[in-house]
Amino acid sequence: MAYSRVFSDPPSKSIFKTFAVMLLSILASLYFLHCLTERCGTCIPTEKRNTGPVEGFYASKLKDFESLRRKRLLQKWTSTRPLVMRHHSLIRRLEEDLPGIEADGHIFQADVKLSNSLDVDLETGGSYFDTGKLSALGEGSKKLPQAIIIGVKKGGTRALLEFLRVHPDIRAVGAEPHFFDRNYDNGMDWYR
Ligand SMILES: Nc1ncnc2c1ncn2[C@@H]1O[C@H](COP(=O)(O)OS(=O)(=O)O)[C@@H](OP(=O)(O)O)[C@H]1O
Repeated sequence: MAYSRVFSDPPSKSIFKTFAVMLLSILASLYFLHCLTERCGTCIPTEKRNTGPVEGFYASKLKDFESLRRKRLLQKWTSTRPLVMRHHSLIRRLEEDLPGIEADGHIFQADVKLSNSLDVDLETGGSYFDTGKLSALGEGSKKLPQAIIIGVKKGGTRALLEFLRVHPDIRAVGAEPHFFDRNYDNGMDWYR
């Protein structure tokens, strides 16, 4: 009898202790997991987590960017002379540096790669290089470029284009049109 009393009390205490330790470990683990998920959650904006990929935070930012871009394109831009002058001097330098290049102030041909053109509006009937206005370009607008990036192969023209494309006032064509070196015979209507 005395033997059984000695054994009946200590095990219940030890079970209680074990249970308490287990409970504490579970709570600590839960707290640790909670902290981890909170920490990861700060990497993703809340709206993005709650909505689909084309809605929410990124979509609203994209809309803001698009509206800003449109708004700025709508503004009349009357001081493109520096750009025009730079273009003229670039063509002159090309003529000097690379034999075989012809330039007449409107159109020029060269044996260099003529890369992506920057698609901006032209005044109707205006000279190719003498226009000074920029207007809104809706989807599918067909306009002649106001500036052209020229460069030899592997000259870094793509990088330059991508940097310029970031500016909200600049709209660039997607693929390289290769108008002057491959599609010149198709005419200006093709180029638009
Ligand atoms: N800033 C700067 N400094 C050094 N190198 C540069 C720079 N910008 C672009 N690049 C490199 O230019 C290569 C791409 O040139 P292009 O855009 O003209 O390429 S392409 O001819 O249209 O394919 C491409 O080289 P590769 O990676 O060897 O193809 C780019 O890495």
